[in-house]
Amino acid sequence: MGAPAATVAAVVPCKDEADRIGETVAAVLGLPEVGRVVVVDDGSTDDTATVAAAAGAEVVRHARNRGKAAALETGIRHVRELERGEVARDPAARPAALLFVDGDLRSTAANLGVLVGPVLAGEASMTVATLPAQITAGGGRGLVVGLARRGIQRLTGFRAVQPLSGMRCLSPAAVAAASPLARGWGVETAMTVDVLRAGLTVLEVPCELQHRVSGSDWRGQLHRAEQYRDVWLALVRRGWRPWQRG
Ligand SMILES: O=c1ccn([C@@H]2O[C@H](COP(=O)(O)OP(=O)(O)O[C@H]3O[C@H](CO)[C@@H](O)[C@H](O)[C@H]3O)[C@@H](O)[C@H]2O)c(=O)[nH]1
Ligand SMILES: O=C(O)[C@H](O)COP(=O)(O)O
Repeated sequence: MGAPAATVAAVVPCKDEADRIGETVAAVLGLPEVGRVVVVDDGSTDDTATVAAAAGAEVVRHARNRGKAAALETGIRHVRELERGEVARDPAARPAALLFVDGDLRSTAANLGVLVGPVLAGEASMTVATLPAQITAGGGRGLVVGLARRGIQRLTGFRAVQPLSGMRCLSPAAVAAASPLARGWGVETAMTVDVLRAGLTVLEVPCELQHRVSGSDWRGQLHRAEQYRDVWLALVRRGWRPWQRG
């Protein structure tokens, strides 16, 4: 059997990832199922865009920083516009599954193929990578992760192991169910709730990925506070009342 047709478009939101994005793009482009890699440079102040383009990505830029969720929205829109042109030329062309990839995975992004198989086979509408223990020290105390887990379970019954994981493969139906995306860092939590509520299947898949771990200095704690706020807002907007018991 030959290599599977390239039916997946990868969207990589990036802010100041010049040191990592080249390797990440090369690794994703090496996946046989991936036909296109769109890097959304979210107002970087370094050479992220130049490095990503040199590695073979199509690059879309935000003139100013708008956050990861807005970068994902821009990437999805870009892919869909390109697809409209392709369908006009070849009516048999169909919308691709999307693979969301953080820019900081470097060569470990080559392991993302395990997310794609179940979606292309129709076994899941959305797969989510679960990461092993990270080599780099750091990480928080589980407050944001715990909030997201509780909220998702309360709203849908689904027990997410790593609810914040951004590495995800979505079928076109899952993309439609998740759209419009929630703002800021609530995007993954909201996506899981919205896809499940549409009656679609979500599957967490272990994946050998290493990423840049947020530290425990003030910068890391500020980042976690923003994550907590955004996850909380996403859940409350979907009907969860964390202050009510039962
Ligand atoms: O304003 C921003 C900030 C970050 N990013 C990119 O978003 C991705 C994830 O950001 P990162 O700083 O690595 O966030 P983490 O805290 O490590 O993220 C964890 O938690 C987030 C949800 O809170 C998820 O989006 C991530 O996938 C998950 O790894 C990276 O490619 C960034 O370059 C943007 O595009 N715009
Ligand atoms: O470092 C992390 O894992 C995320 O920033 C989430 O923080 P948490 O550990 O407080 O849930």
